[in-house]
Amino acid sequence: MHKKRNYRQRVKEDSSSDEELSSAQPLDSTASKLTTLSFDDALESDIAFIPRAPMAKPSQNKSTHTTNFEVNESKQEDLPELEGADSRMTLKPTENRGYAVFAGATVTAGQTLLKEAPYGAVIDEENLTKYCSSCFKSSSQPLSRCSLCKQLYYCSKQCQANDWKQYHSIECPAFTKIGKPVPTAIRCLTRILISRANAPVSYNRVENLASHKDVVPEKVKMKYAQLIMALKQIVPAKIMPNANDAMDLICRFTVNTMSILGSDYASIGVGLYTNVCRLNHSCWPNCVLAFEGKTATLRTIRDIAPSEEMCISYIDVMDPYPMRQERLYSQYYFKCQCELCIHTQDVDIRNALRCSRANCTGPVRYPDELESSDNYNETCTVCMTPVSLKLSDIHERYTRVSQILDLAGSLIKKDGARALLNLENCIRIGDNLLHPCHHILVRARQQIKDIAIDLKDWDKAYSTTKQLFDLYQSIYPKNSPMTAIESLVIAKMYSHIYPDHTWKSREHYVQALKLLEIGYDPQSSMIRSVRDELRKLEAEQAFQLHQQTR
Ligand SMILES: C[S@@+](CC[C@H](N)C(=O)[O-])C[C@H]1O[C@@H](n2cnc3c(N)ncnc32)[C@H](O)[C@@H]1O
Repeated sequence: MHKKRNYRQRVKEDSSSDEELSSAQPLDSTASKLTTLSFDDALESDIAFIPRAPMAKPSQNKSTHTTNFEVNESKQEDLPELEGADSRMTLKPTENRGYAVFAGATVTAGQTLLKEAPYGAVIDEENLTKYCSSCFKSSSQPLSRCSLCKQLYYCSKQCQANDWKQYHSIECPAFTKIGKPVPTAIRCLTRILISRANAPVSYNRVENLASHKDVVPEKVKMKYAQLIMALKQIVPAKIMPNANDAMDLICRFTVNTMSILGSDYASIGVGLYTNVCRLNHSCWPNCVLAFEGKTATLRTIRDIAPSEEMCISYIDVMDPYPMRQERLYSQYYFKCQCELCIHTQDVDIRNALRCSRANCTGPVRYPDELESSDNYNETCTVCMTPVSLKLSDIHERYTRVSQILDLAGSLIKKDGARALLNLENCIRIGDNLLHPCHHILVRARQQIKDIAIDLKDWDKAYSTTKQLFDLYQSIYPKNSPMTAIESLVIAKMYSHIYPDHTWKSREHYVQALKLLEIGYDPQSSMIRSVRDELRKLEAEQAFQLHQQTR
């Protein structure tokens, strides 16, 4: 009760001060075309431009060309710096990739180079009930909901009070008035604008970031203009920028915002981090981001030589070359020329046929669209065994496999068991034709694992996780958190299925910890919880030994 009364009082104070505010600036030419759109249309415009790590569906636009991104010479005098970064990191302008971060000295694998709190961050819509909107941590207890807007959830009174003070007292009245979920991008932009209002000087860190405003297609700018309309309904007029500045912000937001990842490496929210976002992309990166709540931690996953560029991956590199290029261009406006893209343009395990020889894991080039004859003859890239197939048969089987995967995707929430049957069928048909690392088969296995866990079919979940672990070793760079997480899942499942096999469980946990310690900071809750588990297993082992020797 007490909390409720306090909130109401504060909201009242907040909205009464709003009435004295000046109105926002007029919209620019693109935005003004959209003034006739309803707020609902604008709310619908929570477009998929926010970087999502895994499982993102690429759009159909096939154009990929390079936009050389030179650093504006006139801005050289105010060269940005990396705040709070390890002294071995240097930010330098490049000819065609804007600024880039380079190693100033040798950096070995498994080092923390930077920890950064976001300029603005929010939990995404699907995860609002599962993660605290203030500390971004999950809790074993149900979270409490803001009793006014009924949209944000918190793990404690302290978190709720902190969030209220920093952000929510400003956004809550608008959320309450709207009375329906406010999309992720709009909530995040609102928080960025609140941070700007609280510390206007620090906003130059955002204004310095890449925006690509000059190459953003008009169609996309129209969507951004819709977002501006929606934002104006939420952000108090006194802190709402004019339409041009809002457009600049949205362009920067699109190019620089990161997915915030939970402990299973799935996206739980989004945030703008003005230092870590300076790292350019590589599909075969030498650095990764891990998150502790909403604090981003940059880690090296392999040794980096002096002057070598430090890169993270913006996308899930499970996707084959054309999909990655399309995604990177449509969101970030560049053509990736990393070592993976250069080496796998022709034969990519993520989009290859399988070798017909038993036990050979060599990929066979997938026929391209120019193939004219129905007889497709290729050789395995590893054992050179000739492969002869009918093109029509390849296309027919491929289409079937992708259709079944789509069907299973639509069934997952409604009927897990039926989705599982379809996915297993997809694997049966696909396994004879496609390379095991083919992205369709990997996606199908990921979904089988998730459904099996939901259905508590531990044997299936365990065997599928082991398969995924093996496949990830070829798909992702060495020491990638994706592989490390899978190793931890194997350890957890093993000790669940075989509670008495303490020795073997311990071995699994040791292997997982070894991998996790590269991508995660030693102080992170992830590492601490695995160490705790190991301690418990060691105590159990000691007890068992003691029992045996008595
Ligand atoms: C998050 S920002 C990275 C930092 C940026 N280079 C800067 O100057 O602030 C993303 C932008 O950097 C550029 N970029 C990132 N990775 C790149 C790459 N591998 N090749 C070319 N440009 C890249 C693209 O212009 C992209 O839109």
